[in-house]
Amino acid sequence: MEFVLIAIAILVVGLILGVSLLVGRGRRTTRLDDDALGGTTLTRPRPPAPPVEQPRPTGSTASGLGLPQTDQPDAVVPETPPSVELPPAEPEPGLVFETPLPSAGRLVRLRSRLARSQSSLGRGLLTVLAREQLTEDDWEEIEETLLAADVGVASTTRIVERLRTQSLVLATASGADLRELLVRELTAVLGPDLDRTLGTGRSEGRPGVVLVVGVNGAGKTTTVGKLARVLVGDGRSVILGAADTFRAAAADQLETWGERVGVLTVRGREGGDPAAVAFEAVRTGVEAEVDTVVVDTAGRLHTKSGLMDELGKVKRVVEKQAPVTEVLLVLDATTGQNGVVQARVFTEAVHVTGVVLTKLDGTAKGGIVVRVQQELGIPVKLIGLGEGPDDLAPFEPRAFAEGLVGEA
Ligand SMILES: Nc1nc2c(ncn2[C@@H]2O[C@H](COP(=O)(O)OP(=O)(O)OP(=O)(O)O)[C@@H](O)[C@H]2O)c(=O)[nH]1
Repeated sequence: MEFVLIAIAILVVGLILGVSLLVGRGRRTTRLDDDALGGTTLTRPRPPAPPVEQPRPTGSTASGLGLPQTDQPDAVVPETPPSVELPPAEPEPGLVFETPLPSAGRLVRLRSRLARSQSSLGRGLLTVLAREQLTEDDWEEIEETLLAADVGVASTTRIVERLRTQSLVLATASGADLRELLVRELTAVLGPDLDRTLGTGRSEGRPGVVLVVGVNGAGKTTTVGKLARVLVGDGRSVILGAADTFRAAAADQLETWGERVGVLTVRGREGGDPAAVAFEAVRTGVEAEVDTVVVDTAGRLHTKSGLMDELGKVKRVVEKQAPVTEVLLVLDATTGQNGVVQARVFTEAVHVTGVVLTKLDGTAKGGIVVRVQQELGIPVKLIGLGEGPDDLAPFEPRAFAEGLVGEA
């Protein structure tokens, strides 16, 4: 009888251990829960099973990290480096990760999404240019069309001047010639020589760190999720940091993006210290030897000095682990001049290295790319052309100009 009871007890303990091990392996999120009283102690749940020597992850599937408890007021570098045991890279049984397409050629595929700009800008200009004798009124119409598409005064003047000097040739030009001429002029004002390389690669044995900043609602969190897919599609391993702790839903959103492509998300509690989450995300990325850590930051700050303090702190704290290699500012293309004014606040707070213009599918003002680059002096590196998961494309001036003008 005693023997039977012991056997049942062993069976029950074995079952509990087995189930908790499976749950632990399925986790793709690391939570940092501030201590309820102090508000500064970061803890993360230990894995239920004793640590076992595991191979390092390959690709983008670092998950379920079992880190020891850390004590980090203001996310200061811990004295003894934490040990990280990484579970195998494969998804739990039954879970299949999506494999996004690589980023190359995305803009060409998506350029028809610029339809609203095409109809007002491309079609408008081609129609006027095709007239036999261009009068002063016609030139004014061309100018107005460019200004209405948010191309900006300086670039509009340049384009009109160049088109005027070629107007004699245009008198006998075919539709295809006119289109090519327009595409060339638009490409020229889009800054074809600007360096749009994304600083996402590893350097000096540490991951590339991308901070994503911008006002809430601009499409920041969505962009971080889409960027993770771009990187995974290009064969990179990625970890996400949900440092927008103002809204728990933002972290949930990010987690879901990450889960779909097998990318780990490090998150904190709602209202927690964003710098601490960013620090943990980068530390985890360093430990896991991933290629890139992408950190979503909060934009909902009431004062400029508050924003500067917070972004400055996030950057400083992250750089205890690895240099920030790219700071992307997300701007909503549909907000026009307001967006540019908001952007200035961010550029004063942190050294922005690239702009992501979202929602270009929802505006007739595709020329905003020109204005943003000229007014901020920062290249547009990525553009959002829809709400779909793979609707984020590296910006290419020629393909974009072709999209604005439309098919011949
Ligand atoms: N049409 C279109 N919608 C987009 C694009 N990018 C983002 N959105 C939408 O914009 C809305 C806001 O996006 P979020 O990513 O939540 O914005 P956020 O800046 O992170 O704001 P919070 O989530 O409040 O922090 C969502 O409905 C997105 O689907 C885009 O390129 N095109």
